[in-house]
Amino acid sequence: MEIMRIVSEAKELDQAAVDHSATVMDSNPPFVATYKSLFSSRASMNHEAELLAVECDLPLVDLSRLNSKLEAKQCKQDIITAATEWGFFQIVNHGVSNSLLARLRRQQVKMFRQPFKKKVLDFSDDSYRWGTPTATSLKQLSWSEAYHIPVSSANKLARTSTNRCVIEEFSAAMAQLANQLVDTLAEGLGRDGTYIKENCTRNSCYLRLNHYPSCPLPGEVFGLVPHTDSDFLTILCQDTVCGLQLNKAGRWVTVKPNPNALIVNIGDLFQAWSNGLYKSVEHRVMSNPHLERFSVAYFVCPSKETLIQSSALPAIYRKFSFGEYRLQVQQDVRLTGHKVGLTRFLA
Ligand SMILES: O=C(O)CCC(=O)C(=O)O
Ligand SMILES: [Fe+2]
Repeated sequence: MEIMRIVSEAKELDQAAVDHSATVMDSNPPFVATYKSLFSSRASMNHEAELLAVECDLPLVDLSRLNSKLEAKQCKQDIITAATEWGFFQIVNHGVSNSLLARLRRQQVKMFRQPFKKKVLDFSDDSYRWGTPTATSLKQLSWSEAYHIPVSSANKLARTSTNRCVIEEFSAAMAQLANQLVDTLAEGLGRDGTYIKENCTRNSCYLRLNHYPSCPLPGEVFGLVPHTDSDFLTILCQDTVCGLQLNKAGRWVTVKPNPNALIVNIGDLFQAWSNGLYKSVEHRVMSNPHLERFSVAYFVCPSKETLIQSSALPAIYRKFSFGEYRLQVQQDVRLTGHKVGLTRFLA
């Protein structure tokens, strides 16, 4: 009897393993089949120097110090210095609970485990994205998929009310955190954060859930190609799998995952608004041959009409609207394969 039970349990386990790999297989996008021509004409990115990176600890800011009369001033200064020197920093004691982050991650995993065809059909409005449709070489291909969606409609990602609550709760926590950072960073410029906060609303801020499936050709394809973010500020919650790298003075630096930290990076709009003081730094995600990776990014974006103007003189960049900036970026990517970014808007 006992033997029968063990045999039957083993069979069940085997089946579960088969089911799991089948789920993973038919949920991942068909990268190889779709980009076959790029793989067969492999003028790949296998340039050793381009892939080299050093490991480095990002500046780490303990946000609980903002609540201490004695330490708040120095804490704000640390944020301003990190934005000026690095454009990237980590925050701990940020007030977003581990339990909320874990619930969000569970839901994210479930959403990506759906069959690929269902993801494409259910999100035909362009909020589900994968690969790089404009890629003309392997170097331009991102081996990843993402749900990219305005915070105000992020709820439609969730099927159940519990899941909707997780997304709501997460977005609210991110908005609060973002406002706090915006205030501090604006203060560092002698400006007021109200303009940014009033123009970056639930309808214009974005949530991006990223999934990087394991990749059989890690030396040849990025998880996410090098880019800067076209927003004011990004708050990123990554997992424990390495992959994120940023460009510091021409060298690629690997960001060591810290499970207690969120990562903050300055986007192009803050660089322009701060007249180049805060740095929107190029970053990328390396693909991994064995492990999949997940991350969630919250983008502090304004409405299309919002004007971006530096208050410092002489201004490095001319005044432009966010809509104009987005259009230019899209056009450059379509025509040249990559984003040109702020240099298009020099005064
Ligand atoms: O997944 C990551 O670590 C980075 C994601 C990212 O850079 C983005 O979504 O813009
Ligand atoms: Fe990014």
